[in-house]
Amino acid sequence: VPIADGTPSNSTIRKRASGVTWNPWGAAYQTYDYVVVGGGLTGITVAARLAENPATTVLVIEAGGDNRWDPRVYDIYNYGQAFGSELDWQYPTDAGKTMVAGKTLGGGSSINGAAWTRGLAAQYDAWSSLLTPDEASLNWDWNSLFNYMKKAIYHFPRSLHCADGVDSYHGFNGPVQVTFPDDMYGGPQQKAFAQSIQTLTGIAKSPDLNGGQPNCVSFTPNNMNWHDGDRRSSAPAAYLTPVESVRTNWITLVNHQVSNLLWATDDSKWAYGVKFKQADNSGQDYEVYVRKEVILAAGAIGTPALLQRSGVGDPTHLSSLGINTVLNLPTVGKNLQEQTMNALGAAGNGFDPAGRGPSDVIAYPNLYEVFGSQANSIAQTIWSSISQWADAQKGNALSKAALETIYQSQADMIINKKAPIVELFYDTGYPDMVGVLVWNLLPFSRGTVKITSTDPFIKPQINVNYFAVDMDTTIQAASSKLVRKLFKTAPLSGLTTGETIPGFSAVPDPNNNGGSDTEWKQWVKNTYGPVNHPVGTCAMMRQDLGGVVDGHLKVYGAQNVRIVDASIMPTQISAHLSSTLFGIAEKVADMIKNGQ
Ligand SMILES: Cc1cc2nc3c(=O)[nH]c(=O)nc-3n(C[C@H](O)[C@H](O)[C@H](O)COP(=O)(O)OP(=O)(O)OC[C@H]3O[C@@H](n4cnc5c(N)ncnc54)[C@H](O)[C@@H]3O)c2cc1C
Repeated sequence: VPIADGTPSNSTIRKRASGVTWNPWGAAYQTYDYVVVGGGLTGITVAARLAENPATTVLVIEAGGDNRWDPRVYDIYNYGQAFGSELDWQYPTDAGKTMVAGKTLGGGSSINGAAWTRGLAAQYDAWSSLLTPDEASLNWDWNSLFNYMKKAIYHFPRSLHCADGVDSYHGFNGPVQVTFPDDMYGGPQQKAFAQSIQTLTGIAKSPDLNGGQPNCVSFTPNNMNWHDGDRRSSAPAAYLTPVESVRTNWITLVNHQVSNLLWATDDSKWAYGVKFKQADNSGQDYEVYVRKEVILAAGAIGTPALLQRSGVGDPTHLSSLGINTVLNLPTVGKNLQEQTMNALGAAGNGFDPAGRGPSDVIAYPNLYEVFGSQANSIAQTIWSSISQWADAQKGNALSKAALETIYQSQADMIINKKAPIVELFYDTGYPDMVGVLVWNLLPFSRGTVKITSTDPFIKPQINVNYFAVDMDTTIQAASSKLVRKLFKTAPLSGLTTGETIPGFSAVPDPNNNGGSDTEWKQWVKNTYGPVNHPVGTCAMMRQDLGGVVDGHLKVYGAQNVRIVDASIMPTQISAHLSSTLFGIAEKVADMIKNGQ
């Protein structure tokens, strides 16, 4: 539990704290091998693995507090209680939407929905193709990441209410606990959803979608700990709590926000430390120093903002704020890819859901299953529009040519590799008794994260550019319309008394064919929210595509700055993000340990 040295002095001769502390004097003005900025999902994971070597010293600085014992964090059965509170950054974005992001030890892993899914194998393999050919040996591909994703977890198989699992897709020695909930819904609704979506689209049912083929409907587990009353198995619960009293070489300073990297003045591009301050902006600035590396894990919004404040970004943007350019990397904060969600509901017929908490069945249809007979013409539209979309979106990327190459890869995934294009998340009780959350997984719209001030306490301007590419609206509208049909397909239809959201006055259906595409698009745009899965803002790609980090996740041009969070994912995947991010963090920790 918290161990601070408790000596509010700026003397350099102090006992170094370990564990979790809020006291800056336990860390300030000392030197660590690694300073990790952000104690979220990836930051805690990397820190824990580095600290396995007792000779290595690690400091994590986290802006949020240590709320591990707050039910808003550990109680997954009451998801969403942290939203809009002090545990949430509440990042404002364009279109008046607010993005949720964890501002607490564990970051997103402490407040998220705990759905445990992975993308299509080909989507991970494609990351390698966005690097230079000589980086192929770094194995940014499915096989390598699959092993690291397995390393992260301890899977407890349970055959409850049709839920299943394939043992070989999971690990049995890792710290993150993954299982189905004790109180998992045993009523008819989840099974009915799975059957109806198969009937409607022909999608396959899979016992477990975590093996690299998510194009199916499947029962999906949660990262929760069955040994511990089903409490959330967040990054800190898994990687920190069990070792915090013994790893005296690792300290996590909470309630403190990093404002800037400290660069050597000799043009060596060596970051010798970071500057930080209490997260409520009170008190003085502090510094801390690094012997080996600064590791950035402040998330897909926090990391590009920190880099820009530290002189890493587009020189025109930086100079407009009076910031000297240390590294000219114009795509820091660009290539933002965030998804959009709509919720559809139907009233229950009085069935007993027989359970509570998170829902556990998801369908991931591909283009052909969403669009049916129209699919080939949609595919044609995608291929023939790439150049035009890249031209329209080039301001949010390195260039038109770079974005075209990335779009080609994205289109190949969607059209040839049949990657799921939407998530249909069955949700008992939200937004009505029978609920389905719908989101376009692989948007073509690109956005930006840009600081507007050198003040670290002013949030960056986030421009997601929701639906800037109309294909994103087309996909979101078609999948919403599909859900309307799903509500009318047996056996799910037998459990409802009819659709309530959007309902037939909001989106009429006079010809009984589902309703007009134009009206669905309008409804989608009127009612969507962010999914809170931002990626891509410091992408791992070669520089001619607009990469910010190389295949070692090192910032181009810097000597000792690495990024390990969701900002490095060059593209979205057909999945929730956390299993993949645990895998990325495990992989990069090994790279660092191996001196790569
Ligand atoms: C509401 C919500 C629901 C989600 N649901 C799911 C789900 O069901 N399943 C799933 O797999 N994934 C889900 N995700 C996604 C997943 O949780 C995130 O993608 C993941 O947490 C991102 O990891 P990260 O390490 O990149 O960033 P984070 O986990 O967000 O960590 C970043 C950390 O850095 C800290 N920080 C930021 N700036 C600074 C600074 N300047 N100084 C110090 N600290 C700083 C933050 O406070 C935060 O703790 C969800 C996310 C959200 C927000």
